[in-house]
Amino acid sequence: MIGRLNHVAIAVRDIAAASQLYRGTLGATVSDPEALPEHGVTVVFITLPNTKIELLEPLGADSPIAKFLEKNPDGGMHHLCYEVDDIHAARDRLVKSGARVLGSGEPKIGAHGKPVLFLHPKDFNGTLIELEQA
Ligand SMILES: CC[C@H](C(=O)O)C(=O)SCCNC(=O)CCNC(=O)[C@H](O)C(C)(C)COP(=O)(O)OP(=O)(O)OC[C@H]1O[C@@H](n2cnc3c(N)ncnc32)[C@H](O)[C@@H]1OP(=O)(O)O
Ligand SMILES: [Co+2]
Repeated sequence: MIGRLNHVAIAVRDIAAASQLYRGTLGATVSDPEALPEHGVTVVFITLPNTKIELLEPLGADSPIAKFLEKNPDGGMHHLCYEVDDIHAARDRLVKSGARVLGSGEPKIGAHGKPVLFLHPKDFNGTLIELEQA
């Protein structure tokens, strides 16, 4: 079911500083920041030869990553995103297996304009999983 690793997400307090770290110190190609108010984050993507790094900064009062940053003040690895061929079939299989699909259970459009879902970290070895329609 899960396919390519689409991205590894890192929550950061200051996305401009983190972008400069990747662009300057690590010599990476970093996209411009994109505000995603419907997801409560501002994101940039760092394109690597085999996957992407997503930097996330809280946006708005009830950002889903605010509590994560309270617990991890320096930032940290936030989630992994796997691609799936059919996100509804994946959702149905996961619900049937007893895994918790976060939010309404209906995919929302993510940063790449594709439907995404999130799975509870407590069901997946303490790791927040995002699924994105390939
Ligand atoms: C979609 C746009 C973009 C894209 O790529 O396209 C994005 O990726 S946007 C990413 C931001 N959006 C989300 O993260 C949505 C899904 N997240 C959530 O629904 C919540 O953050 C949730 C449910 C994972 C955690 O909710 P909350 O922080 O309010 O609850 P707690 O702090 O009580 O956490 C419960 C429990 O889970 C542990 N936790 C929380 N976040 C993570 C994490 N990222 N990785 C691992 N574990 C996590 C937290 O420590 C608590 O554990 P406990 O042992 O009870 O302390
Ligand atoms: Co993501």
